[in-house]
Amino acid sequence: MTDTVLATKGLTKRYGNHLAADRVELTVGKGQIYGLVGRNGAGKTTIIRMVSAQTVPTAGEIFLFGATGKELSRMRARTGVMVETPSFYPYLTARQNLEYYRIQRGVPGKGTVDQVLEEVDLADTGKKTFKNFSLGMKQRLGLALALMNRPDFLLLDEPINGLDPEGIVEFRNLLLKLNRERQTTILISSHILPELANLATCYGFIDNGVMLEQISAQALEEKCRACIEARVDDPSAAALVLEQRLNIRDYEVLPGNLLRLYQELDRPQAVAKALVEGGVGLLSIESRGANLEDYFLSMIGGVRHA
Ligand SMILES: Nc1ncnc2c1ncn2[C@@H]1O[C@H](COP(=O)(O)OP(=O)(O)OP(=O)(O)O)[C@@H](O)[C@H]1O
Repeated sequence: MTDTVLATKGLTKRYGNHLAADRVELTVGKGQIYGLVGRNGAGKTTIIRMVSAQTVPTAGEIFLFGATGKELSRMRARTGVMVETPSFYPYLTARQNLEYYRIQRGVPGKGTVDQVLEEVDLADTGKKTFKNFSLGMKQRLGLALALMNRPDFLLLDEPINGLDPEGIVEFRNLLLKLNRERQTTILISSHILPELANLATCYGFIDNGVMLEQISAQALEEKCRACIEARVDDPSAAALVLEQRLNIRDYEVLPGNLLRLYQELDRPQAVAKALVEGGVGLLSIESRGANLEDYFLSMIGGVRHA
């Protein structure tokens, strides 16, 4: 038994001269909702396709539920995958479309379709045909298809891309429910980091095929907390001044003489005044809002245009 659902070692995919995935190491633990984040073209789909055997890696290893090599295909039966919206028949209903795939894939049990439709809140769509579905409904039908074999591990490639805010919330709640009630481990990719907020328990940031960082949601939240950042000549003296004059206790000292304060967020002037009056050399001070997207952009070196 293993608590690691997916691990990749040196996973690489080369298209001609281009490395779509470059020695990617990622680890998804049991019960996690893993947010794979990267801009368009970063390599997210390529990774998901390699894990789900839709494309062959150039190099590297994939471990699913602890198994690798020849054992992998057996473990892939425990996964459900959604890469782009699957092709459904426009003139068939949700039920008819899923029944078609159920028979095609040899999934036993007629009740399966009703069960997954229920799970994705599409049980009441009756005679409505796929062509009249909203994008949110289409994505949920895609999710239903991925759920048909009762997977322990779901891999979803940009499933909330293009959904309206309401659709995003609906989809997010579905995933949270699956994770909570069925203990389904989920890997979900997105190019918009805040889309995964309140959902992912862990993040992997990818750019140009390279895994830049894996970080827990909690650690990321800590890093992205709203704060006042003050650059000073003497951080220890500055901290003492702030403790004594403003009773500030929640702060941290970072390299580069940087002080980060998590109190008095709406009073940066009072902080500046206290520092100056306390004899601290204040080089700069600014308020920083909580912003996940800024964190990601700072990691990949700002916005670049393809
Ligand atoms: N079949 C292919 N042949 C050649 N190049 C490819 C192929 N598939 C992907 N690529 C290239 O590999 C890189 C990574 O693509 P990939 O689709 O994995 O990125 P992504 O992060 O999923 O982005 P998107 O959200 O736009 O799909 C891109 O530069 C893409 O052009």
